[in-house]
Amino acid sequence: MNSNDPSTLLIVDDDALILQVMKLCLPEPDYHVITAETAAKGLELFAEHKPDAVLLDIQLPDQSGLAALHEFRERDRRVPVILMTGHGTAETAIRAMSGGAFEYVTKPFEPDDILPVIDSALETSRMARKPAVLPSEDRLGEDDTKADRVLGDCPAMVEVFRSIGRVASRDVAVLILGETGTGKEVVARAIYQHSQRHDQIFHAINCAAIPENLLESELFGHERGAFTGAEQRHVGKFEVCNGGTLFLDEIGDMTPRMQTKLLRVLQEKEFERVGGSKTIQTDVRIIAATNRDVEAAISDNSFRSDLYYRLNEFTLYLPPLRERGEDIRIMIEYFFTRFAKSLGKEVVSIAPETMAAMMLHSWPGNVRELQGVIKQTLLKASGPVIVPAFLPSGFVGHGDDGLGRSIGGGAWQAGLRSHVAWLFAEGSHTIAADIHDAVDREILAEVLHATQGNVSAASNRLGISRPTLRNRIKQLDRNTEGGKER
Ligand SMILES: Nc1ncnc2c1ncn2[C@@H]1O[C@H](COP(=O)(O)OP(=O)(O)OP(=O)(O)O)[C@@H](O)[C@H]1O
Repeated sequence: MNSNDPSTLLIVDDDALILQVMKLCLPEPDYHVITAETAAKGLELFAEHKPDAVLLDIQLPDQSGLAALHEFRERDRRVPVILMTGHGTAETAIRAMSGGAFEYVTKPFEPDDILPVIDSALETSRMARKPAVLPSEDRLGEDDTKADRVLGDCPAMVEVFRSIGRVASRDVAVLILGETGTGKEVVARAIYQHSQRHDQIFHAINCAAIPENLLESELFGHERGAFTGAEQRHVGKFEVCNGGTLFLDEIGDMTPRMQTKLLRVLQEKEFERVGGSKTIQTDVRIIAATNRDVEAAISDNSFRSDLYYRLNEFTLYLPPLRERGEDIRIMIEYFFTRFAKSLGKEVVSIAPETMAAMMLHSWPGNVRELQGVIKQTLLKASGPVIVPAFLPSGFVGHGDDGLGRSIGGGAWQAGLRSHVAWLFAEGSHTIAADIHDAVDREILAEVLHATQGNVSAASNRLGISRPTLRNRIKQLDRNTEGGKER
């Protein structure tokens, strides 16, 4: 959790001891806890503080917790509400789950039981409510700690932003493909936030992080006694998110059995809880993401092609950072400025050698890796200029960049690679010729300058004949005049 951005939690309970203990368990600066002893006061604080999540007792002096849940949800459905119940009221709380409660916990509970539920609710709230701001949105004044600015100017990213604009308001499933850290989650949030369902519930689930049986229960719920340990009915995400959006991350890791169940709910909009016979209707928009090569997974039969086609009503591909040309430079400058501010560091400039080393890196962890490297660099930095020595150890001059090229090869190689990446991102089909022309222009200009424009001396120093030099100069001029400045 980011200490610069505390999460506000509203706790509504008439038990002063619970309020006190929860305050102790949720310390500043990560959490900001506000408390109310009645539903009426809770609703007042809700309007005033716009909390990130609510912890609500089901038995309050002035109103039933369920009625209060309904009122909180009327005010903002995106704020997760966790219900606290006594043993006698657990059944009511379970029913409230299909009315949109995030989760319920039974009293008495240990901090270790409730803290993960609170953190998960706060994470859900962040994803639903923290704006993912696209370049086309004129919200430059927005506080960058309160929003995630999605940067990108290269053709592939411009196409991604156009696609988000086209697909967000259409109620179709979206599949987001891209290597780890390329921005799949932030793009999923942008789609949800620009969709017609933006004021409805949004939940996310990481399909790779949970074993199959638990995932099944998480998504579809289970009946009491469905399996050993199923002491209570559990309401799954497909039920809780009715009318809203579900982000299924790492969908490529789902087992074949889960894929079959998911396909059915996508096709028929209905399912049964595990161990249940009642068919439940649901209307959930799915946004799915994976860093796997899905087509390869289909070929080796580890991913169902019919599920792929169903999810693939619209596909967005996020290119790896190393293919985004000058966007890398823009992101480096942006994150240095942004993180320097939050870390209280003064950064005036990034030394060209530092920029070159960073442009040269292949960023296998993409934007997330870039952010990590910048934070580490800032922590190490002293003084306003970021020199290569501040980069994390192992970053410059060690190993290779994953493509067999040594890191720290020098500024000119970095510049060259950045130019190649840019031409690639621009969609050029004459990269080799463009680069050769650009390099020859520099060489000829430099040598002719050094020989005061004497073609004989220059050709002599270049190791080529005079006619070859003249022809090459003419050719470069033609390429420039023909609008092919390269
Ligand atoms: N184009 C972008 N501009 C600015 N920040 C970005 C961009 N893309 C991603 N980020 C930031 O990079 C970080 C990682 O992005 P995100 O979590 O969306 O990646 P991911 O593809 O979902 O990763 P994983 O596959 O590991 O789940 C986030 O902090 C996100 O806000």
